[in-house]
Amino acid sequence: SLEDEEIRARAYVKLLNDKIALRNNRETLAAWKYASNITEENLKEQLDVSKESAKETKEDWLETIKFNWRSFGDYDLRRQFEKLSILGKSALPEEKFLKLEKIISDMQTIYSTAKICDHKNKTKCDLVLDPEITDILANSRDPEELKHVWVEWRHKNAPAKELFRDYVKYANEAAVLNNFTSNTGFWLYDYESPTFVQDVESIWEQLKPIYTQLHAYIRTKLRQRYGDIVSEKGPIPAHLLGNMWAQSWSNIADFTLPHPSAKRADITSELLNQGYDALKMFKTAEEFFVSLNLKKMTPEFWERSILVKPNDGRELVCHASAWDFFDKKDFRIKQCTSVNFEDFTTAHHEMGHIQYYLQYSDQPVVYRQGANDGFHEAVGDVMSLSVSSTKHLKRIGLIDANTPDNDAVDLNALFMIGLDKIAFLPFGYLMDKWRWGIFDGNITAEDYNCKWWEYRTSIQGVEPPVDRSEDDFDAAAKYHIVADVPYLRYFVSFVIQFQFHRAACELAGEYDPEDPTKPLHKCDIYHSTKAGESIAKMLQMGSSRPWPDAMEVLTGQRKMDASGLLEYFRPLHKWLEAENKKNGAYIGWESTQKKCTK
Ligand SMILES: C=C(C[SeH])C(=O)N1CCC[C@H]1C(=O)O
Ligand SMILES: [Zn+2]
Repeated sequence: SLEDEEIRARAYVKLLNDKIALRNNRETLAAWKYASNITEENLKEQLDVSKESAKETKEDWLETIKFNWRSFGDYDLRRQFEKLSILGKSALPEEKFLKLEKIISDMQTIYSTAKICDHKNKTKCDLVLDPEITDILANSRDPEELKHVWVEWRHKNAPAKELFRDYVKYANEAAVLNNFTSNTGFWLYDYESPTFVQDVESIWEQLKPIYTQLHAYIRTKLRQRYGDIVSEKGPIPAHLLGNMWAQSWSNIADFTLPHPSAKRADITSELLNQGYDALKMFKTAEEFFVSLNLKKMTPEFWERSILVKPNDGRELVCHASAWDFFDKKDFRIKQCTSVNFEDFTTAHHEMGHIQYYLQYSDQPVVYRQGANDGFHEAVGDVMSLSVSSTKHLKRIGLIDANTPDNDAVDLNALFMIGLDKIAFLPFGYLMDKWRWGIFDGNITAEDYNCKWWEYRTSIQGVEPPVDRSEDDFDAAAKYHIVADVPYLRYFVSFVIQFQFHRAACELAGEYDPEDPTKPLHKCDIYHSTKAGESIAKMLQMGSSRPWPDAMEVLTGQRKMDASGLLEYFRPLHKWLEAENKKNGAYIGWESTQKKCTK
């Protein structure tokens, strides 16, 4: 009978989850070994383990789909079976599966080992992205040097184009074998909403006004600094924004602050002066989580994480990442940490992933995921929003407690966060809009690069420093494109993290919508175990319920919306509108003069 089958199914899924935990552990150990030491041998070992794992996963899947799980009465059992009936890449026949895995590893290796020559010292050709090239983009104010580094980095990553074409082909084939129309459907599946793309688009429409105001103001300041290489009404040249992908503009805060005379101490120099090293940055981050009565890191975390770039000459993937080894003890971060505020923030971001792993570690493996992928990216950033507040930086001594707290200082601080959070939004949106277009067949390989620049220009308002062509493949200059990592999760995170922050701040008594002395952007939830308790409850759910249920636990809301972000930046939005009006700044941008030839 169906009852008997459900009883059998419950025992089956318990065993299967434990089996999957062991398989995931083996796979993750092999993946870690390769990502932290790129050698032919480690690649071969990783591919062998993935092949074996895919074979077993497919065998288990054939058993799983025999159950009549759609008619089970028990919601939780049905949900587990539904998730377990999605096979993923393992649906591919073995040799195609291996080809796809190798293509993704090879693209990532090109990116992680790419080296360029220095602009000034042409014989110095060992510059890698992390830290040398990143530091030049952040600190150089020489447009010729910035252009050189921007162009050379893309030149070295263009060879990924041929691999990417095959990646698209195999990823789509795998998606179709999972009954999706293309990889787009597979990537959007866990958001559990047929209107998710429209919801994202309408949120972007609500956020466009504040972005165009910031964009107009920054273009004015860049024209003052660099002159006519920055047009008055056109897109902003992408190499001048302090970041290789123009996705975060906080590195050009020093000459764009609203109130330069009220400039605060540079946090990076404070970190260095106070003898911070990578370990101290991560210990400080841990202390923030523990202050909320959230979990501390495990002994294995401190023993096995890689928190500084190894100097033994090995090649490794330096892009920051957090790893769950599915044994409830072994959790790791791999980050080539520099002692600066950006990496201090990233340390919190990555530790947010570990916190989520810890909080849902008692869930069956099938639920050890974020409520949706945006939740996983938001946890650490919620902490960073408090840590970045002037109040908190004074509490931990990174800002001198005696420095005056006035409106100018306060607006500068809000502006700094805006250069990170507001600037990011169109980039977070267009990264997958471009890839969806490719997976769905609307963008063909002949148009990859010019379509990329069409979106970068029309949505983000940036343009390349030099003309481009279809011989270039500029999307591959970004880690997530070559590593098969979806990106919508970050757009979602940058929206919902403000909903989470607002709720946590209310619980902490740090924000009151009726009390103008407690604006959202001044909130610091440090030591609020009340906020921590609600955050923990949301995180413990993993993906055991649809994400609106999880969001409701912390915020009382069931919808993703822009109100938290707009509330947080309201004072900055007002100031930008007034400043742009005063400057007679052109709001928005006309089409680019730069060409992209087929
Ligand atoms: C820090 C990580 C690892 Se999940 C990251 O990739 N992030 C965090 C912010 C956006 C995105 C990026 O760097 O592009
Ligand atoms: Zn992340």
